Amino acid sequence: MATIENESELHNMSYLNARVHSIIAQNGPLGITNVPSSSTSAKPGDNLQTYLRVRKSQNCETLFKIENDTTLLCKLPKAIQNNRYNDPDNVITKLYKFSRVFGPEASQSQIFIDVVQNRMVDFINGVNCTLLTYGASGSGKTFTIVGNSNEPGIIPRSLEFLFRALPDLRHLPSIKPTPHGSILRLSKSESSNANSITNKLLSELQDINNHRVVYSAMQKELQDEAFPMVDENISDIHLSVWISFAEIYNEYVYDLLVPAMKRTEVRKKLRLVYLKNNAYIKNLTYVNVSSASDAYCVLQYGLQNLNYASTSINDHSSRSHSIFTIRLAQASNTKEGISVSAFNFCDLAGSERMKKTNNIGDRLKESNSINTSLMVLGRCISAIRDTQKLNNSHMIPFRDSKFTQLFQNALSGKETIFMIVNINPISNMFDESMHVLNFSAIAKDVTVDEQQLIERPKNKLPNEECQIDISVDDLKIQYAFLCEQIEQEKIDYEEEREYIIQKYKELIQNANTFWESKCQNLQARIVENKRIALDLVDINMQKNNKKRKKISVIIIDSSSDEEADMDELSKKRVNVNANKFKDLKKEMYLLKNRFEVNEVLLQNILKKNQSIQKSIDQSEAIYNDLRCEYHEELEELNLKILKQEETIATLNNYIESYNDKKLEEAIDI
Ligand SMILES: Nc1ncnc2c1ncn2[C@@H]1O[C@H](COP(=O)(O)OP(=O)(O)OP(=O)(O)O)[C@@H](O)[C@H]1O
Repeated sequence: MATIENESELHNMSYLNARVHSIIAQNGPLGITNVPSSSTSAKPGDNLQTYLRVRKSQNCETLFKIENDTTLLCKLPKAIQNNRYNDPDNVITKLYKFSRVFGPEASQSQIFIDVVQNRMVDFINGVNCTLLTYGASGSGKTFTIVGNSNEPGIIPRSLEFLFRALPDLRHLPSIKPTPHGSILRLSKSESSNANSITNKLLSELQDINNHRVVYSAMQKELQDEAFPMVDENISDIHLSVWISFAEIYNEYVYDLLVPAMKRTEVRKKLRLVYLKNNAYIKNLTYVNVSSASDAYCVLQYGLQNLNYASTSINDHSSRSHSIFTIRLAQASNTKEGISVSAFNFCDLAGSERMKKTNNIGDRLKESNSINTSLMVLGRCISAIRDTQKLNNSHMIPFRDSKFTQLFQNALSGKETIFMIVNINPISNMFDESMHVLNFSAIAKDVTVDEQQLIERPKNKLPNEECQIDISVDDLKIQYAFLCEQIEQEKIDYEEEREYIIQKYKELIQNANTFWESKCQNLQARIVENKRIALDLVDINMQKNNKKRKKISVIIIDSSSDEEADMDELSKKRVNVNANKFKDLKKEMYLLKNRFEVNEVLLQNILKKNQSIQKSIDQSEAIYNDLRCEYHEELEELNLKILKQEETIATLNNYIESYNDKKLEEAIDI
């Protein structure tokens, strides 16, 4: 059972999934009932309900046809058949089944009502929910989940739904969710601190007034829609709503609710930590919100940060996952128990593969890159499907990616999870759409009918001892899926390796050029300084010699001074010598100055030399770190390839032994 915590260290911890379902809410105070709609909440046994949304486009009918509310029919175009199967008359159709198929005419409101609304009710009643949107870049994932100012998507509608259902929260929060899925009672100063964090964040949002106008326009539009209300009699219940917004890019986790970085700064990476076997994002910001409009502005703040990141790195947005989470904390003064629930809205990275050079016709584009964590997600989902059959959960590679680590509970069916798959039905996105549909087929265990291509055998695998209930057809699909994954991974890793090596070479080259030119400069300056120093010594020696001569001249002159009968010539000589002495004195003074200046210069050069040496040492340390970092990554990648190859070998063995057995049976007959 959940508890109320006071540990101050919990302030540093953040998490995405509340793990403890509502206690109070399930007992009644916030208990609200579902709103009538065609959507159903998850039933026990429904692990991953999958919905399909087909984007608006022309020519949709030629490749895809919506057969009915739950079925999509795909027609493989002739060009593919010719290339792949060498049989122009072969007509291939595939049927994909979903919990619901939404055609291009489906509105944002319909999607929300039919897919999300009743799950929001479950969430208010204390249930954790996770929504994934999956699809190629441009297929409409962000449109579905966020929408735009004219057609608000799922998140703004969910926020409006939530705040309409809850009582007025426009006061300081008294409780805060903790990473354990329990609740922290806030002191007065902690409450007002939470409030000032929200105000500061909102004050940094660009165009906040526009966002507020957009939101109130949406509120007006939604005012006629049905909303549930929590029971009136909840005066002793403390409620608070908190928002977090995280991004996973290149397997690093970032907080989108921190002030925007300057272009040159590196974003702070957050760590995943484990608590009671659940992964959480440490130090992720939770922003307290007391109105739907504020929550919408917090969403915009995160999107502003996401947009900034996406302009600094090519193709960033379609290769990163964003996770917007609403948390609802409930605690009662009188009744026992608390409730913390989280609703995660995950906009997954674009699933498309990049075009490869060995292009066999337009439709046979091969991939050369796919987001690693999407691959791991696919692997986890297919492993979950298989292990449910084998009743063995040790093989699911949740820890292979940050996303699957975070959503392990939801993915393994312990929490409500559902997915909206988006496709853009235009012909030049055909390969991407098929890839997405095949992925969702594994996710939902969809019936895939490959007419005229593979006759589905009724036989089971021959290994009766293991009680494996996998058909050869399943194995073949799995085998093909794995082959494709291995190919993609190999290409991906090869590309990444090339890229790293290239960058590494560039780094070394640049460092060499830089330090070579620095050394040359230094050497030239040292030679110049030596020359100046020698000149100075030379000049000094000459001056000392002259001085000595002069003194002797003066001594001679003064001795002659004692003689009264000094002749005119001697006088002239004395004058000339006196002038010479003056000149020499002047010259000596100048040389002394020059010597001093040069000495300062020399000291400066020595100092610079020291700081350059320090920079060289630092660069060498960075260079060594980089070498170690990449070395580990490469090792890891190689290990992964090896693992995949082992799986393929095992599958091959299965198929071979199956074929052998069949052959033996045939011979016996
Ligand atoms: N059902 C739809 N109706 C109208 N416009 C749509 C629809 N789906 C997508 N769009 C428009 O298509 C464009 C691309 O959609 P969106 O940005 O949502 O794709 P995405 O899948 O999120 O892409 P990425 O992965 O690159 O972020 C946007 O301009 C969006 O407004």
